[in-house]
Amino acid sequence: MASFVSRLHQAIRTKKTAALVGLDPRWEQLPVRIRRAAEEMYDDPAAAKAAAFEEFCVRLIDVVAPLVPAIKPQAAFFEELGPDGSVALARVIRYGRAQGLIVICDAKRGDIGSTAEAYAKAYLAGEDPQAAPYAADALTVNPYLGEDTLQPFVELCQKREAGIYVLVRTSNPGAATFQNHQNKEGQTLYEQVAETVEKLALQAGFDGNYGSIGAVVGATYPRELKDLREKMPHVPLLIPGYGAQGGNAADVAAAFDSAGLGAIVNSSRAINFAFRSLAYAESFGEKQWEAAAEAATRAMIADLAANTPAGQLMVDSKEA
Ligand SMILES: O=c1ccn([C@@H]2O[C@H](COP(=O)(O)O)[C@@H](O)[C@H]2O)c(=O)[nH]1
Repeated sequence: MASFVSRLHQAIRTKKTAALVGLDPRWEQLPVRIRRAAEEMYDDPAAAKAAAFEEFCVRLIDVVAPLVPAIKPQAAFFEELGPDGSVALARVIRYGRAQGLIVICDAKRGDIGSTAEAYAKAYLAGEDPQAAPYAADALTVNPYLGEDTLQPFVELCQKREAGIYVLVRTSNPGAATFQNHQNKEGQTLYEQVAETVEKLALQAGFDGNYGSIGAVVGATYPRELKDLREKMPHVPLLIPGYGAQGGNAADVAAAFDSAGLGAIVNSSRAINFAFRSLAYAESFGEKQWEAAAEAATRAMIADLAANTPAGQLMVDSKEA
């Protein structure tokens, strides 16, 4: 049996990068050919969109599977479509795992303990893809309801060798509204959540310095990111906000230890829809959307290697 974090580390070492590709299928931005083919096949708009999302994600997975250790499907885009979307999400997760990728489902679940247990059972397959209908290795979790509501997730992480990433300091512009609220001692809410997550990290599946209970910390707040890395030395970080939201490699460098571990950095739109961006649209037309996605993924990998300690993963493997 291998813990979530040891499987993640193995994948990071194999691919020699901590780049994480988010799968955020947005209907209006999908290649027109994929949309038209699905619309011709299905009369029902939700069925057509779900089929298009699945095709787009499967093809994107084929592009990135040789390059990166992990993918992060965003559940919201699938759920928006209703039952057809949920089926597509489950199938995309399974396809990603079958291609050898670590799959982190970004569904930001959380509820009172007994209900949280049901969420955990739904999403946390952990090591055995047959163990849950949405067979993810790990899930993003919302801690707003309190520490007791994280416990069912932690227990299932222990049982199934799964992982969670708890929202600590998110990447959005309004993150401070609640997360920076201070208690009487001057400690912010996000620092209190971080303290809890650090404690929980010691309870599930270790590899090296890190447990299988992780934290989401945005690339868009580099000062807070550096501080949180110090406050949560045993917590693997999932860092969104790189790319489309303006975060860069320098912003995330402090998240990594000297071996290049400790964090994975997500980019979704900038890779999914690279063919629409200024950087790639001229070289790759819409028909070559996969080549554009590959070029954007390779550029991100090179950027992280050159400008963060994650570059150490490359150096070590050359020496080995
Ligand atoms: O703090 C957070 C938590 C989650 N996200 C999600 O990550 C991706 C980011 O997409 P980009 O296109 O790379 O901006 C998206 O699914 C968000 O819902 C986040 O951005 N920030």
